[in-house]
Amino acid sequence: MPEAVPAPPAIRARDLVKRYRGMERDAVHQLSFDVEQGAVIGLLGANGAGKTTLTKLLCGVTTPDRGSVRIFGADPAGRGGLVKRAIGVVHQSGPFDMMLSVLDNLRIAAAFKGLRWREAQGTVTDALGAFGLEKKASQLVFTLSGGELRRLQLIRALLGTPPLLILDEPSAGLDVTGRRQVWTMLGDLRRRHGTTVLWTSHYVEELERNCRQVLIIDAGRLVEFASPRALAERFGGQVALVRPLSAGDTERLVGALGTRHDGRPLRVAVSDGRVEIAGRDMRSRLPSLLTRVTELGIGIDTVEYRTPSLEDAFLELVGADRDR
Ligand SMILES: Nc1ncnc2c1ncn2[C@@H]1O[C@H](COP(=O)(O)OP(=O)(O)OP(=O)(O)O)[C@@H](O)[C@H]1O
Repeated sequence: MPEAVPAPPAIRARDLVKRYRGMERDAVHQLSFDVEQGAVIGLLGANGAGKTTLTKLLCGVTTPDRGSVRIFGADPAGRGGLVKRAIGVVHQSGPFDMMLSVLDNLRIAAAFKGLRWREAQGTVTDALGAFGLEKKASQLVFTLSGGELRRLQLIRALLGTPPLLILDEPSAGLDVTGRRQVWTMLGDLRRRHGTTVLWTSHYVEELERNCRQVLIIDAGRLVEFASPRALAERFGGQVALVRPLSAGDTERLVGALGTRHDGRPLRVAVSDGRVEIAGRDMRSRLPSLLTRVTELGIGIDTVEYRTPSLEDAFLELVGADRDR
């Protein structure tokens, strides 16, 4: 019997390098990773880390200086545009014809994708309903709010139910309801169609809730690619929550802790009347930290630890105060 050929990954990036003219470093530096079909992957990085550049390389909008990209085994920058049609994209700014209606814009986008309106209409009606935009269908696009435009970008990306969605901050500027609508819609697509999603966001919590794995990049380099839980456990350190005896001592406590201890960085923040102290090996470092604090006459009421989150891991890995 012939052996079954394994399905190619939805995304395969190998040694990708991109440097823009005038830059002193690569915007994307030797990135290599695979994304399995059907996975929902978060792409996390500080401003300027190279996320948009990477998404453009994956869509074939920009070509790499070195390295290669394969989408379902094929080159997205290849001729014919077939691969590009397999990708639904939300860019940070996606232009619409402002003087045409919502539906007319979607009709044009469907035609560009080579879809008959009859084929696309079902998706459009469902998506407009899911985003509460049914009543806006015949409104001119310039009358939409920023959040409604963002939703429209996502609906446009869904036309033809592409097997891969590349979304650059799809929930930027959306209110809490809108963000949850995006989560539900992407979850449904994955369940019903096995859609693969690469999802950039600065809302670490939404990636933690919705993504199987998170790809963290910093200054164009891949820092980690793992599940949110694994990252939180490995890099979140422990987070101690310390409540001073007197609420008036909170700021003094913050000042006394400083930003380093034992020559290593600490992240200190005030949350709900307690001082949150995070850093590697917090449990073993805390006693000497608290001794320093009590010597200054600041009384401590309670000390608790909380489970580290993906955000703690992210700050530990790429935060401005990490050990470089
Ligand atoms: N067309 C361009 N010409 C020159 N430099 C560019 C260009 N586009 C991006 N860059 C630079 O490349 C680096 C990566 O930018 P990119 O937009 O990919 O980052 P990002 O992670 O998407 O950032 P953000 O979170 O702020 O959107 C930045 O230093 C940016 O200034």
